[in-house]
Amino acid sequence: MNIQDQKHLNLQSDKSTGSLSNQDDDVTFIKESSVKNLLNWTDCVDAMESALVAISNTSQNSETEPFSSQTPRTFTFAGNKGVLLTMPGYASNYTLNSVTGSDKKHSTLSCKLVTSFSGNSQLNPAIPGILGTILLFNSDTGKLKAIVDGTEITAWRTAAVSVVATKYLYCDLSLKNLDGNMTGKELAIVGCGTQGRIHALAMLNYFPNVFIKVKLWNRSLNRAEKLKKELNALFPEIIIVIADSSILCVAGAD
Ligand SMILES: NC(=O)C1=CN([C@@H]2O[C@H](COP(=O)(O)OP(=O)(O)OC[C@H]3O[C@@H](n4cnc5c(N)ncnc54)[C@H](O)[C@@H]3O)[C@@H](O)[C@H]2O)C=CC1
Ligand SMILES: O=C(O)C1=NCCCC1
Repeated sequence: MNIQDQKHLNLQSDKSTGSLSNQDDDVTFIKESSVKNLLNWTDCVDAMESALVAISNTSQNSETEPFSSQTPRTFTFAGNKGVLLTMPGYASNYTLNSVTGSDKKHSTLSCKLVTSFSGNSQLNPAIPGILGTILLFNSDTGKLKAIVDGTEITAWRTAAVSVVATKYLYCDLSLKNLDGNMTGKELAIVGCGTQGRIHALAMLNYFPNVFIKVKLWNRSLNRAEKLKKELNALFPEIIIVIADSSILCVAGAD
């Protein structure tokens, strides 16, 4: 949203949160840089775990138990350039243990709008091919509460779901039991685009002291080199190597 749009909506800047709020009808806009500041892996993985519990609950007792309603996403094709996806969803009675503890129950009514335009990588400067915007509604009244930049959230939430899957299907341990049981592991990242990068960051941040080595492979070398440099700076204690092929990348990895 540019400055003109913000003025048009009568949005006012809140310097403490970086968010913009419309005092008349209380719609908050959270821009990408603020989203980046707010995200952390513990809360994000916790939220995904709660969402998966709500989705998996078959009792359908929406009054007291975790409950979800999710209609299939729609696809609107923008010629042959790209696609607009709509992703509505509702989840209720879920907890966010790391944020508000296990007693407080939350409900969320939301619709994510995602565009996927593969040509964006050729722009100068390039922008992500997948861009997201999230509309959050008051789940008691249906009134729009917030518009949140969803590009970073989309990237994080996808990797966070992989972390939840890894935690239960691979580790088969609660996080508390990880220490001492899981060390010396090798992580393989095949493809170093947006998702490859964020999966590496998610795994290394969420499972500290577990990995001693990360093997990267990407079709073009420069993207693997860029991620190697970033990971070296963030995790100097971990050995980061670039594999010569996707097969060599996954060989021997955990
Ligand atoms: N970016 C996001 O937030 C999300 C992405 N996804 C999905 O994840 C997948 C990857 O998306 P992004 O990481 O955003 O894309 P990206 O464009 O950032 O990365 C694509 C990766 O695929 C590799 N690649 C493309 N064609 C290849 C080929 N023929 N052979 C070998 N490697 C090839 C590229 O080298 C690059 O590493 C897509 O299917 C996307 O729909 C799903 C959810 C969220
Ligand atoms: O958010 C999602 O889920 C997405 N799925 C595939 C395309 C990118 C976003």
